Amino acid sequence: MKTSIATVSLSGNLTEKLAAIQAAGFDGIEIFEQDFIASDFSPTEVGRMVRDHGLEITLFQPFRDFEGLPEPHRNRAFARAARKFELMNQLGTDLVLFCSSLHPAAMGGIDRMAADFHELGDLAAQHGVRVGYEALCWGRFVNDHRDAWEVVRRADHPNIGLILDSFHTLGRKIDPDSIRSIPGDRIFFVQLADAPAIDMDLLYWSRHFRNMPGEGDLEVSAFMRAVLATGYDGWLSLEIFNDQFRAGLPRLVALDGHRSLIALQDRARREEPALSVDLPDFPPPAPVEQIEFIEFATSPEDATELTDLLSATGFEPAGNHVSKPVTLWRQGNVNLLVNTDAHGFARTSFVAHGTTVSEIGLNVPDAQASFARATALLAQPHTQEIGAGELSIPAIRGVSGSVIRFLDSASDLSRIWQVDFRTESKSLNGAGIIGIDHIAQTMPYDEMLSSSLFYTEIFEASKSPMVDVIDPDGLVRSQAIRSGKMRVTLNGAEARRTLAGRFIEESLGSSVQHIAFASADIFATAAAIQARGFPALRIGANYYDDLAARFGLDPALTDRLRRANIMYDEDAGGQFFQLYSMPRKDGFFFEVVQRQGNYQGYGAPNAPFRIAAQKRTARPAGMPRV
Ligand SMILES: O=C(O)c1ccc(O)c(O)c1
Ligand SMILES: [Mg+2]
Repeated sequence: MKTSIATVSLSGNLTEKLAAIQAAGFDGIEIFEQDFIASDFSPTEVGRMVRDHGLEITLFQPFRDFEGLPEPHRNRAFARAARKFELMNQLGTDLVLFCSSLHPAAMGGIDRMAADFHELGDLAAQHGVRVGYEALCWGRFVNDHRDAWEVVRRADHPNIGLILDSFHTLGRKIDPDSIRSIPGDRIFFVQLADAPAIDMDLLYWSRHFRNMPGEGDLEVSAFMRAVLATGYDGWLSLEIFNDQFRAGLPRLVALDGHRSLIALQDRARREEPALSVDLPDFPPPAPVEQIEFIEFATSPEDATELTDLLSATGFEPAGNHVSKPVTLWRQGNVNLLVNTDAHGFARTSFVAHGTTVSEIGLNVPDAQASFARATALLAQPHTQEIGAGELSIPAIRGVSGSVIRFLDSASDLSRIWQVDFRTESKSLNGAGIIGIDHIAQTMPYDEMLSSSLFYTEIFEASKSPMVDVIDPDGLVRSQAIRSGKMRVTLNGAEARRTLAGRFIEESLGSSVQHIAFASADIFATAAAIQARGFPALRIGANYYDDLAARFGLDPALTDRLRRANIMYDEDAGGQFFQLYSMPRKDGFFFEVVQRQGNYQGYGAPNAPFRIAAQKRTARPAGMPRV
């Protein structure tokens, strides 16, 4: 179906917005009146600019406080409407949104409002335009799409129809299935928005916290399915009032928006196959079966610091790439690659960020299918030259410019370690690390929604509620995403002096700040890596006193934890153990964890104490903070 986005959803001036909307692949835009008035272009010029960008003006909005007024307000409202219809003719759009009234003098009454709209329909017809009526969920008399529909039904005029907006329906907890009985051809336009579940005043929530479908907690796909079930086949348009988006990069926000609309239609057709959706077919979301490898980009000079840490964590060199200066380090099921190539993507990543995670290889059920889905959802394909006989591994640009590669066990890609690498067959001792528990990506706070949308739409994934992590120098928000066996935490820093904020500055942008490895016996792993010189983070005595008090731990266990600098947490399902390395200069570090029972979290209650301890290591004792 054709997609559109309201100009209010993006930052910048009209010219910048149009460029971003076109680049993201939309077909049309809603012109918000304020954006038009604020611009210095005439209506005809705006119309031409929009069409020069290959876009249509899908809607002009909003017209406020029209229906149910006594005189003289009523006459004024009709005169105002006539002026706006003329403006629409100049802009070159035939649809306007009238939102339900908040006028203090309005009188309500369904038949009175319907009569006003009937008369307005004649005026609209004279101007060759149509009017769509939308229930604002805080409207005075009409705040429910069922009432707005009743007004439209009784207005009984071909130029008067209904406009639905998922926020107003779902925000008020109105059953979206009530839409199914509305005739699709009486729905003139559909606006889509999601929002996080926060209990607050509806108007304030709507004007500041809306986000893209899939980014929030509303059941936008149930709304979408109900709309499709009416036979509606018109525009799908994003109308997102969001403080962050208004300040964000318009191209990124627009791209996320288009991705969310494609994903929403795809979700709707998968949830209800009887619905017809005008969207090319592409594969369904799949779970990640395993993180097959993590690749670091570094330089020959800087590689030693990294490989010393790998070696201290129990990893051993186990092979080399057949044509590139890439070493494979192995332990248990974990494959880490150290790439010192002076050319190509690894070099670019190193130059941009310093030693950094540049690629992540994911095992999925069908690599080509995951690649096809990702690109259908507007992920950018990544290509790099390969040597003769090497595997061509499908890859996309992931969040913050890193690369995600797709592997599977059903195709030749399963032979990556035999084809692209010369591996040594010696047996590795290791230190008891068996897998990757999670990857933590650090980013500015306003990139978090974008990242979580990326993972949750491309993969079959679920997200945990956002948690606050208290750094001594500010708040960091953390959102965990899980797809099959892959766990990723997205950490969004607002304050620059937080450990996460400093990492973003040091590594010039978002990237992986830590990797948590899984051990089946963390005490044994701790002893083994201590012997290899693992730079364990020292955790203070106060922490262990509190821990013993909080969980009523056996003193012998508390003592073992304290001696090994292991942190501990519990939830309803089980126990969690965490051992941290000291942070590298730029703030990068390793973690070793053990999950027992069905523990689902990531040790968030420990984060403030871990961060404080990490910050202490970065400053010699007694030195004042600069
Ligand atoms: O917040 C508002 O006033 C407003 C205006 C127009 C809309 O379409 C809408 O959903 C909300
Ligand atoms: Mg709306």
